[in-house]
Amino acid sequence: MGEIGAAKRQVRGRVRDARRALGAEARRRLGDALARVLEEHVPAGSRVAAYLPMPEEPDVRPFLAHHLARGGEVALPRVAETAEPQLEWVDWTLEAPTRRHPVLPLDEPEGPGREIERLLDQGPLLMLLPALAVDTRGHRLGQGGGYYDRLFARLDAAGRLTDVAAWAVVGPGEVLPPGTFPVEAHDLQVEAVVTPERLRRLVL
Ligand SMILES: Nc1nc2c(c(=O)[nH]1)N(C=O)[C@@H](CNc1ccc(C(=O)N[C@@H](CCC(=O)O)C(=O)O)cc1)CN2
Ligand SMILES: Nc1ncnc2c1ncn2[C@@H]1O[C@H](COP(=O)(O)OP(=O)(O)OP(=O)(O)O)[C@@H](O)[C@H]1O
Repeated sequence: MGEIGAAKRQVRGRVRDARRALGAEARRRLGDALARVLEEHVPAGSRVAAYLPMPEEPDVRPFLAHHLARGGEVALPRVAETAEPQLEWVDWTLEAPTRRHPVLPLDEPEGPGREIERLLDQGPLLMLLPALAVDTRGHRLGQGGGYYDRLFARLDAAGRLTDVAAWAVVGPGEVLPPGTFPVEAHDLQVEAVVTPERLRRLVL
Protein backbone atom coordinates (compact mmCIF):
# COMPACT_ATOMS: atom_id res chain seq x y z
CA MET A 1 0.00 0.00 0.00
CA GLY A 2 1.29 3.48 -0.86
CA GLU A 3 1.49 6.51 1.39
CA ILE A 4 -2.00 7.66 0.48
CA GLY A 5 -3.53 4.28 1.21
CA ALA A 6 -1.71 4.11 4.54
CA ALA A 7 -2.89 7.59 5.55
CA LYS A 8 -6.50 6.75 4.65
CA ARG A 9 -6.23 3.53 6.61
CA GLN A 10 -5.00 5.39 9.67
CA VAL A 11 -7.98 7.79 9.65
CA ARG A 12 -10.37 4.87 9.03
CA GLY A 13 -8.90 3.12 12.05
CA ARG A 14 -9.35 6.18 14.26
CA VAL A 15 -12.99 6.63 13.26
CA ARG A 16 -13.76 2.92 13.66
CA ASP A 17 -12.19 2.92 17.15
CA ALA A 18 -14.25 5.94 18.21
CA ARG A 19 -17.43 4.35 16.81
CA ARG A 20 -16.75 1.08 18.62
CA ALA A 21 -16.39 2.97 21.91
CA LEU A 22 -20.04 4.14 21.73
CA GLY A 23 -22.60 2.15 23.69
CA ALA A 24 -25.87 0.78 22.32
CA GLU A 25 -27.88 3.52 24.03
CA ALA A 26 -25.74 6.31 22.55
CA ARG A 27 -26.07 4.74 19.10
CA ARG A 28 -29.83 4.57 19.47
CA ARG A 29 -30.05 8.23 20.44
CA LEU A 30 -27.85 9.23 17.50
CA GLY A 31 -30.07 7.24 15.13
CA ASP A 32 -33.14 9.05 16.44
CA ALA A 33 -31.44 12.44 16.14
CA LEU A 34 -30.37 11.58 12.60
CA ALA A 35 -33.98 10.71 11.76
CA ARG A 36 -35.17 14.11 12.98
CA VAL A 37 -32.61 15.91 10.81
CA LEU A 38 -33.48 13.84 7.73
CA GLU A 39 -37.23 14.15 8.32
CA GLU A 40 -36.83 17.91 8.23
CA HIS A 41 -34.95 17.95 4.92
CA VAL A 42 -36.21 15.00 2.86
CA PRO A 43 -39.61 15.63 1.22
CA ALA A 44 -42.32 13.15 2.26
CA GLY A 45 -43.12 10.67 -0.50
CA SER A 46 -39.80 11.16 -2.30
CA ARG A 47 -37.43 8.51 -3.66
CA VAL A 48 -34.41 7.72 -1.52
CA ALA A 49 -31.49 5.33 -1.97
CA ALA A 50 -29.92 4.49 1.38
CA TYR A 51 -28.05 1.61 3.07
CA LEU A 52 -28.54 -0.93 5.85
CA PRO A 53 -26.03 0.08 8.51
CA MET A 54 -23.30 -2.17 9.78
CA PRO A 55 -23.35 -2.24 13.60
CA GLU A 56 -21.14 0.81 14.05
CA GLU A 57 -22.41 2.97 11.19
CA PRO A 58 -24.89 5.83 11.69
CA ASP A 59 -28.28 4.14 11.92
CA VAL A 60 -30.55 5.43 9.15
CA ARG A 61 -33.24 2.81 9.84
CA PRO A 62 -35.39 5.04 12.10
CA PHE A 63 -35.48 7.58 9.25
CA LEU A 64 -36.23 4.90 6.63
CA ALA A 65 -39.15 3.60 8.72
CA HIS A 66 -40.59 7.10 9.00
CA HIS A 67 -40.05 7.80 5.29
CA LEU A 68 -41.76 4.56 4.21
CA ALA A 69 -44.66 5.22 6.60
CA ARG A 70 -45.24 8.54 4.85
CA GLY A 71 -45.38 7.05 1.36
CA GLY A 72 -41.71 7.41 0.44
CA GLU A 73 -39.79 4.89 -1.66
CA VAL A 74 -36.51 3.32 -0.57
CA ALA A 75 -33.90 1.37 -2.56
CA LEU A 76 -30.86 -0.31 -0.99
CA PRO A 77 -27.53 -1.39 -2.47
CA ARG A 78 -26.22 -4.91 -2.76
CA VAL A 79 -22.76 -5.97 -3.81
CA ALA A 80 -23.33 -7.55 -7.24
CA GLU A 81 -21.99 -11.01 -8.03
CA THR A 82 -20.21 -9.74 -11.11
CA ALA A 83 -16.52 -9.97 -11.94
CA GLU A 84 -15.95 -6.25 -11.42
CA PRO A 85 -16.91 -4.80 -8.04
CA GLN A 86 -20.18 -2.90 -8.34
CA LEU A 87 -23.44 -2.22 -6.57
CA GLU A 88 -26.94 -3.17 -7.67
CA TRP A 89 -30.16 -1.74 -6.25
CA VAL A 90 -33.16 -3.42 -4.64
CA ASP A 91 -36.54 -1.82 -3.85
CA TRP A 92 -37.10 -2.15 -0.12
CA THR A 93 -39.79 -2.03 2.56
CA LEU A 94 -39.53 -2.76 6.29
CA GLU A 95 -40.92 -6.29 5.83
CA ALA A 96 -38.58 -7.19 2.97
CA PRO A 97 -36.09 -9.97 3.70
CA THR A 98 -32.36 -9.38 4.10
CA ARG A 99 -29.43 -11.77 4.18
CA ARG A 100 -25.89 -11.66 5.47
CA HIS A 101 -23.17 -11.00 2.92
CA PRO A 102 -20.93 -14.13 2.77
CA VAL A 103 -17.75 -12.17 3.55
CA LEU A 104 -18.46 -8.58 4.56
CA PRO A 105 -20.16 -7.79 7.91
CA LEU A 106 -23.22 -6.52 6.01
CA ASP A 107 -26.93 -7.30 5.84
CA GLU A 108 -28.20 -6.88 2.30
CA PRO A 109 -31.67 -6.86 0.74
CA GLU A 110 -32.94 -9.92 -1.13
CA GLY A 111 -35.03 -9.83 -4.29
CA PRO A 112 -34.46 -8.60 -7.82
CA GLY A 113 -31.56 -6.18 -8.26
CA ARG A 114 -31.32 -3.44 -10.85
CA GLU A 115 -28.52 -1.36 -12.30
CA ILE A 116 -28.36 2.21 -11.08
CA GLU A 117 -29.42 3.50 -14.52
CA ARG A 118 -32.67 1.51 -14.33
CA LEU A 119 -33.37 2.94 -10.88
CA LEU A 120 -32.86 6.45 -12.27
CA ASP A 121 -35.11 5.76 -15.25
CA GLN A 122 -37.98 6.18 -12.77
CA GLY A 123 -36.78 9.65 -11.86
CA PRO A 124 -34.10 11.50 -9.89
CA LEU A 125 -33.34 10.48 -6.34
CA LEU A 126 -31.56 11.37 -3.15
CA MET A 127 -28.76 8.99 -2.22
CA LEU A 128 -27.61 8.65 1.39
CA LEU A 129 -24.05 7.34 1.36
CA PRO A 130 -22.44 5.60 4.31
CA ALA A 131 -19.10 7.20 5.17
CA LEU A 132 -16.47 7.08 7.87
CA ALA A 133 -15.66 10.77 7.45
CA VAL A 134 -16.25 13.69 5.10
CA ASP A 135 -14.16 16.83 4.69
CA THR A 136 -15.76 20.24 4.38
CA ARG A 137 -15.13 20.19 0.61
CA GLY A 138 -17.33 17.11 0.34
CA HIS A 139 -14.66 14.45 -0.09
CA ARG A 140 -15.84 11.19 1.37
CA LEU A 141 -13.81 8.53 3.14
CA GLY A 142 -15.61 5.19 2.84
CA GLN A 143 -14.87 1.67 4.05
CA GLY A 144 -12.28 1.27 1.29
CA GLY A 145 -14.04 -0.88 -1.30
CA GLY A 146 -14.31 1.94 -3.83
CA TYR A 147 -17.93 0.95 -4.58
CA TYR A 148 -19.44 4.40 -4.41
CA ASP A 149 -16.52 6.01 -6.27
CA ARG A 150 -17.06 3.53 -9.12
CA LEU A 151 -20.79 4.10 -9.03
CA PHE A 152 -20.43 7.86 -9.43
CA ALA A 153 -17.71 7.50 -12.10
CA ARG A 154 -20.20 5.39 -14.04
CA LEU A 155 -22.99 7.93 -13.58
CA ASP A 156 -20.65 10.68 -14.73
CA ALA A 157 -19.69 8.71 -17.85
CA ALA A 158 -23.39 8.17 -18.60
CA GLY A 159 -24.13 11.88 -18.15
CA ARG A 160 -26.49 11.11 -15.27
CA LEU A 161 -24.77 12.75 -12.30
CA THR A 162 -27.47 15.40 -12.20
CA ASP A 163 -30.11 12.72 -11.51
CA VAL A 164 -28.63 12.00 -8.06
CA ALA A 165 -28.26 14.23 -5.02
CA ALA A 166 -25.48 12.66 -2.93
CA TRP A 167 -25.53 13.19 0.83
CA ALA A 168 -23.01 11.45 3.07
CA VAL A 169 -24.12 10.32 6.53
CA VAL A 170 -21.61 10.47 9.40
CA GLY A 171 -21.60 10.69 13.17
CA PRO A 172 -20.53 13.51 15.50
CA GLY A 173 -16.94 14.64 14.99
CA GLU A 174 -16.67 12.99 11.57
CA VAL A 175 -16.87 16.15 9.44
CA LEU A 176 -13.18 17.04 9.19
CA PRO A 177 -11.07 19.92 7.84
CA PRO A 178 -9.62 19.44 4.34
CA GLY A 179 -6.26 17.71 4.56
CA THR A 180 -7.18 15.48 7.51
CA PHE A 181 -7.27 12.55 5.12
CA PRO A 182 -5.77 12.39 1.62
CA VAL A 183 -7.99 12.76 -1.42
CA GLU A 184 -7.41 10.92 -4.71
CA ALA A 185 -8.63 11.81 -8.21
CA HIS A 186 -11.24 9.01 -8.12
CA ASP A 187 -12.79 10.14 -4.82
CA LEU A 188 -16.31 11.39 -5.32
CA GLN A 189 -17.57 14.60 -3.72
CA VAL A 190 -20.91 14.77 -1.96
CA GLU A 191 -23.01 17.94 -1.98
CA ALA A 192 -24.09 17.67 1.63
CA VAL A 193 -23.31 15.80 4.81
CA VAL A 194 -25.91 14.76 7.36
CA THR A 195 -24.99 14.37 11.02
CA PRO A 196 -27.23 13.82 14.06
CA GLU A 197 -26.86 17.58 14.61
CA ARG A 198 -27.71 18.98 11.20
CA LEU A 199 -27.62 18.96 7.43
CA ARG A 200 -24.61 20.82 6.12
CA ARG A 201 -24.53 21.75 2.44
CA LEU A 202 -21.00 21.85 1.09
CA VAL A 203 -19.41 24.15 -1.47
CA LEU A 204 -17.79 21.92 -4.08
N1 LIG B 1 -23.88 -0.31 5.38
C1 LIG B 1 -23.09 -0.26 4.31
N2 LIG B 1 -23.47 -0.87 3.19
C2 LIG B 1 -22.65 -0.85 2.11
C3 LIG B 1 -21.41 -0.18 2.15
C4 LIG B 1 -21.03 0.48 3.36
O1 LIG B 1 -19.97 1.11 3.48
N3 LIG B 1 -21.90 0.40 4.40
N4 LIG B 1 -20.60 -0.20 1.03
C5 LIG B 1 -19.65 0.78 0.73
O2 LIG B 1 -18.89 0.64 -0.18
C6 LIG B 1 -20.82 -1.27 0.06
C7 LIG B 1 -20.19 -2.55 0.58
N5 LIG B 1 -18.78 -2.42 0.72
C8 LIG B 1 -18.04 -2.63 1.86
C9 LIG B 1 -16.67 -2.63 1.76
C10 LIG B 1 -15.90 -2.86 2.88
C11 LIG B 1 -16.48 -3.10 4.10
C12 LIG B 1 -15.68 -3.35 5.32
O3 LIG B 1 -16.17 -3.25 6.43
N6 LIG B 1 -14.42 -3.67 5.16
C13 LIG B 1 -13.47 -3.89 6.22
C14 LIG B 1 -13.87 -4.92 7.22
C15 LIG B 1 -14.32 -4.33 8.52
C16 LIG B 1 -13.20 -3.77 9.35
O4 LIG B 1 -12.03 -4.09 9.13
O5 LIG B 1 -13.53 -3.00 10.25
C17 LIG B 1 -12.21 -4.37 5.56
O6 LIG B 1 -12.35 -5.02 4.49
O7 LIG B 1 -11.16 -4.06 6.09
C18 LIG B 1 -17.85 -3.07 4.19
C19 LIG B 1 -18.63 -2.83 3.07
C20 LIG B 1 -22.28 -1.43 -0.19
N7 LIG B 1 -23.04 -1.52 1.01
N1 LIG C 1 -13.68 4.80 -10.77
C1 LIG C 1 -12.91 3.79 -10.33
N2 LIG C 1 -12.53 2.80 -11.16
C2 LIG C 1 -11.75 1.79 -10.74
N3 LIG C 1 -11.30 1.67 -9.47
C3 LIG C 1 -11.65 2.60 -8.59
C4 LIG C 1 -12.47 3.73 -8.96
N4 LIG C 1 -12.67 4.49 -7.88
C5 LIG C 1 -11.99 3.88 -6.87
N5 LIG C 1 -11.38 2.76 -7.28
C6 LIG C 1 -10.53 1.88 -6.45
O1 LIG C 1 -11.21 1.46 -5.28
C7 LIG C 1 -10.29 1.30 -4.21
C8 LIG C 1 -10.81 1.92 -2.93
O2 LIG C 1 -10.92 3.32 -3.07
P1 LIG C 1 -11.19 4.24 -1.78
O3 LIG C 1 -10.16 3.95 -0.73
O4 LIG C 1 -11.34 5.66 -2.23
O5 LIG C 1 -12.60 3.64 -1.29
P2 LIG C 1 -13.85 4.27 -0.49
O6 LIG C 1 -14.45 5.39 -1.27
O7 LIG C 1 -13.39 4.58 0.87
O8 LIG C 1 -14.82 2.98 -0.48
P3 LIG C 1 -16.43 2.76 -0.53
O9 LIG C 1 -16.99 3.67 -1.60
O10 LIG C 1 -16.59 1.32 -0.92
O11 LIG C 1 -16.98 3.05 0.80
C9 LIG C 1 -8.99 1.93 -4.66
O12 LIG C 1 -8.07 0.88 -4.91
C10 LIG C 1 -9.33 2.64 -5.93
O13 LIG C 1 -8.26 2.62 -6.86
